[in-house]
Amino acid sequence: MITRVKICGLTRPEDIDAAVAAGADAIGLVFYQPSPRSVTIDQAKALAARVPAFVTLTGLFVNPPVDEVRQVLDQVPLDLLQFHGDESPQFCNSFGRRWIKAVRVREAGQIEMAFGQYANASGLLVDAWDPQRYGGTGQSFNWDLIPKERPIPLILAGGLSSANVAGAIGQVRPWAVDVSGGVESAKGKKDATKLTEFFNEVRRVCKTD
Ligand SMILES: O=C(O)c1ccccc1NCC(=O)[C@H](O)[C@H](O)COP(=O)(O)O
Repeated sequence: MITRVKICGLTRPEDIDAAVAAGADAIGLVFYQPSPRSVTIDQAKALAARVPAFVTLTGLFVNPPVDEVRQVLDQVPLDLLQFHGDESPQFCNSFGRRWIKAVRVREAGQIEMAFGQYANASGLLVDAWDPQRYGGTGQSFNWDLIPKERPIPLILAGGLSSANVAGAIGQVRPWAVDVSGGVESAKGKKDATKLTEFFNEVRRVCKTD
């Protein structure tokens, strides 16, 4: 089994290089100003220029105005949109791009419902629920709430690090994992050593499978 890896919330060119060198399948740029990992369009253009072929450049939004997404799409060569707020399926579908939807998991049955609601998504990202923050919380949630039946790819996020990613993959068997805080030295600053350790753990568990 192979588990893909998305590294989210990069803000520095050297972190793009480190994530790509470590083996990232996808890179996430945050277009949500309250986040300490938020980037401007100009920053995003410079970061995007360092992302090579076959690495999926993902733009993350939280309840954005339509015009804001269009403005980013006009200027930044995103491969995938990630909606991390309370966006409707109609909204997510309206940009003519591939997209994934994040669900912040709080209770049983929520993920099953989201699979039905967001059936056109290219993947469903499951993350921890927090009363104050939409994501990037560094918290994990109860993985027993994740169903085994998955009509579209499931991406596991929330509080992952080199310490728990192997166990997470073994238990949940996700299509991909998504990490931000667990590979950082400070918010928005990725740590090359933590990135390497994270990928080593993913490879170790995938090899033994
Ligand atoms: O990273 C943020 O600051 C953020 C803010 C608002 C919505 C989503 C955000 N990040 C989303 C991600 O994709 C993170 O990788 C995911 O939430 C996991 O974060 P972490 O628990 O720090 O690994």
